[in-house]
Amino acid sequence: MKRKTFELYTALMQRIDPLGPSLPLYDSQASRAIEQRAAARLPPHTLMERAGQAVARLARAWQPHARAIVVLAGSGNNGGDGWRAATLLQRTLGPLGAHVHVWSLGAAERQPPDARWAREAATAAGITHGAAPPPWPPDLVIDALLGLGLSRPVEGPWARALDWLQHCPAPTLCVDVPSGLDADSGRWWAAAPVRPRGPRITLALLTLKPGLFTGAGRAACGEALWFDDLGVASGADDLAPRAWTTPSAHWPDVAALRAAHDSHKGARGDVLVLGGQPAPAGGGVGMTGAAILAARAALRAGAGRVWVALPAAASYIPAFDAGAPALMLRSGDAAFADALHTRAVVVAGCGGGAAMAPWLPRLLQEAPRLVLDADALNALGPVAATQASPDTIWQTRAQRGWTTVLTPHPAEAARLLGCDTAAVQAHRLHAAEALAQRLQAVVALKGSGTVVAAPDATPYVNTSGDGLLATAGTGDVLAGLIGARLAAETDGRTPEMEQRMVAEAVAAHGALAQAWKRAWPPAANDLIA
Ligand SMILES: NC(=O)C1=CN([C@@H]2O[C@H](COP(=O)(O)OP(=O)(O)OC[C@H]3O[C@@H](n4cnc5c(N)ncnc54)[C@H](O)[C@@H]3O)[C@@H](O)[C@H]2O)[C@@H](O)CC1
Repeated sequence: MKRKTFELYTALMQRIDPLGPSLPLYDSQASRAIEQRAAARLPPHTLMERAGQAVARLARAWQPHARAIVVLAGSGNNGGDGWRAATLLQRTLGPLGAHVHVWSLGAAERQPPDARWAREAATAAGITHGAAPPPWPPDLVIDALLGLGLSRPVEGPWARALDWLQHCPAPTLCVDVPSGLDADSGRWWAAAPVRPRGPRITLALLTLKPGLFTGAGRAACGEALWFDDLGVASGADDLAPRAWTTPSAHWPDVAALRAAHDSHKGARGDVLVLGGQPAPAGGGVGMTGAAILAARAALRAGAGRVWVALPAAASYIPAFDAGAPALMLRSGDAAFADALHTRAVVVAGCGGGAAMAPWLPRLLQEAPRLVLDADALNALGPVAATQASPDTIWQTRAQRGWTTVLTPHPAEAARLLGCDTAAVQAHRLHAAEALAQRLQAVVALKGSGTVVAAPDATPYVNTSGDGLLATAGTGDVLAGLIGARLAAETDGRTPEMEQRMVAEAVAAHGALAQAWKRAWPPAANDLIA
């Protein structure tokens, strides 16, 4: 399709840019409220007509040569959108030799009024339909099986249809929410693979939902996420978003650093990385590299001075890091003796192993700006067990206006919450919020669509990054970036600012992966080379 025609077809919709501005995300309850309000002031079926048109337009823009089209339509309004799109596609593409077939599931008599209207209009227009896929191979599939209404496991014929959908090699356009995905949480409700076999895009309607961006959401949506607000964007003014997507990655701001001609290294902020057990000969497990990665990342992101404190005797501390000679290496004991932890932003944990446990109580009591990662998180449980009232330390830190950031991956979050990893992944926003509330801290729950939560605040869900980040050491890089982001702001700050700063660092971390252009995948150090 010519570029101009593509732009014409998609003019009223927006392709979501993973590095774009922060957008509000509405859960199913708010989305339904917005829908009901809009429906009340518009002529009957207007929203479904607009939804069907949007789907048909994007289908034609994306796959202009498709002539064998299957629409999987469920029994709710998501299916209604599919029926409507089928009619509109048959009307415009039929004269060009196209055939549109609806594979319909669920009882027609239980359909909501809009969906019934769309189905009846389709059958009156002669659209073929049945309870099975057509015998011919499709060159375009429209998934309108389950949308906002899914909140239980997909079983029986629905599960078989979903399995077909996930294994189908044909390009697939998902309507509103990929079938199988929970719109609120990003949980995957089906046994079918989350990662579809063929090319796939998703068109969100009316609102963007949090589940599209976290957990299984990114993989389920496919290569691109499009959004059409159906002309009722203003309907949500008084409704609180469930979350926001992360702000665009405007940090590190190289131009601002250049413009600060009268600046000096002290003004850029200090970071102290505590971690990196030495090799077995030095009494550790050989994780020095983790601390080095975090420290290099902090330096790369603009921190003025970065120290690495290793849990080893002075004789085991490397003289310097040949890859980043600006790093200052010393023993943990020396760093504490200098009270560095009271002045710098402390990034603790990265490869620290069991050596973190003895340091942790002191850090919690004395370090005003603390990022706890990996082994520091693992050490929290044993440390808390030795305290009479484990929650007091978090309250005290908050009352002093001190900063605490935790960066757990799902298994670490599960350990801290006393549940299993599956429970965290099924409710990523809730899990991050619960941890933030309990520990009075900013929590970055890692994984696809990192959630950045803070006490009594609306969480951010990160949109940047991709599967390239699934390799050893990228978590250490993230911890270092968060440290540098917090260190860059030396003036007064609010909890909201801190949450936003962590979200910016998370967004910048994802942007590193997206900027990777070479044929071979990057190791963690390549991302900050
Ligand atoms: N009413 C309208 O005009 C509009 C509707 N919209 C569409 O409507 C959708 C929401 O519609 P609904 O609320 O009807 O929800 P859905 O169409 O997502 O699903 C509801 C139906 O699916 C069934 N169902 C749920 N979970 C199931 C499972 N695991 N196995 C089998 N069946 C299951 C329910 O019993 C119900 O019959 C949105 O996702 C969107 O696509 C939007 O286009 C906005 C406009």
